Amino acid sequence: MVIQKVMVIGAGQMGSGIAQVCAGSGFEVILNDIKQEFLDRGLSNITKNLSRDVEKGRKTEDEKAVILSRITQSLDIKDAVDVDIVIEAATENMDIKQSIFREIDAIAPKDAILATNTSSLPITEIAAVTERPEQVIGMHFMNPVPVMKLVEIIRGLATSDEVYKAVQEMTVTLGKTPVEVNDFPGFVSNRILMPMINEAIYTLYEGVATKEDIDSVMKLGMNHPMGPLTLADFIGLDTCLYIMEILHEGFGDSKYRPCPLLRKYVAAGWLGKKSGRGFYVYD
Ligand SMILES: CC(=O)CC(=O)SCCNC(=O)CCNC(=O)[C@H](O)C(C)(C)COP(=O)(O)OP(=O)(O)OC[C@H]1O[C@@H](n2cnc3c(N)ncnc32)[C@H](O)[C@@H]1OP(=O)(O)O
Ligand SMILES: NC(=O)C1=CN([C@@H]2O[C@H](COP(=O)(O)OP(=O)(O)OC[C@H]3O[C@@H](n4cnc5c(N)ncnc54)[C@H](OP(=O)(O)O)[C@@H]3O)[C@@H](O)[C@H]2O)C=CC1
Repeated sequence: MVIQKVMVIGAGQMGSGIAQVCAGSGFEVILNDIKQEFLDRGLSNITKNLSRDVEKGRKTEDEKAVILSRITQSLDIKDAVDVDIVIEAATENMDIKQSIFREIDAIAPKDAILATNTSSLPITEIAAVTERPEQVIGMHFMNPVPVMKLVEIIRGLATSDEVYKAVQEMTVTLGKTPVEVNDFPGFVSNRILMPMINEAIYTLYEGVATKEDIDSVMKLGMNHPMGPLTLADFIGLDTCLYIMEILHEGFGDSKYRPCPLLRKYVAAGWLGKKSGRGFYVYD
């Protein structure tokens, strides 16, 4: 299985990062979203990151130009007609993902791999809406994609060994470290990380300490690079809430109930850094 051409669906913070690392490793990339403004924002993030690499002497202007030239913008999912792999990084919502997979299954070449960057949704359930469940797999990058080394690779019930191997090899080509994980709610990363973040939100909700002090405890006391409330803002509070709901529903255990304060912030449109306000306010 040779992978050369990739379609990334969703040009948000994850999709743009995935497009950047794929293009940076020599893959031809089609970056797809539903609105031009999201593509513009994604491309502008990629350009900003590459310019920083040039400023820091890690890349030349020519290398930056070559990487950018490997990325084509797309507003039409039919552009997946000749790709080798699709990496879906749209909003964390099962209806949205299943509708994308249904559509892409009818368009992408029969031997193409359909991967999802979902942070918590069952791969098997996404695969079930396609005619090729053996070619559907989870490829879970971490945020910020250009920096973080891990990719969790999640096998659905039907994922073939050949597809797993191809995705594992691609991950290594991207300069990342693959870790194999079974298809359980939240996989490994978010099953452990998200309850900690949710507990930090409860700690704020119950008035135990201020947001700054909660973050300081985890930064200075546990050497985390970011406090949990800052990290929640960075991930996106909508994504955190979706993940907690998946854990709650998937395990049927009340210990995963999302904090009411998290629900309230999402309902208010306070989605974190990407919307300008979450636990903190951003310029
Ligand atoms: C929700 C899920 O499903 C799974 C997830 O992804 S959970 C989230 C996982 N991610 C984390 O936990 C991130 C925790 N935070 C960190 O590791 C760090 O704070 C951080 C890497 C984001 C920033 O690091 P920092 O030292 O505080 O800031 P800064 O000095 O600006 O950046 C460090 C480096 O990262 C780079 N960087 C920071 N943000 C970046 C971004 N968004 N895109 C690309 N590069 C970035 C900077 O260029 C810098 O690189 P150099 O040192 O080589 O110049
Ligand atoms: N944030 C994080 O730290 C991490 C997130 N993930 C996962 O990555 C995925 C994306 O998250 P993230 O990048 O943070 O989210 P964002 O909200 O930044 O980006 C999602 C993008 O997908 C677009 N989109 C929605 N529906 C479609 C569609 N039908 N076709 C094409 N594009 C669509 C959205 O447009 P619009 O704004 O109009 O809805 C938006 O531009 C989620 O599954 C998330 O769980 C994985 C690892 C870490």
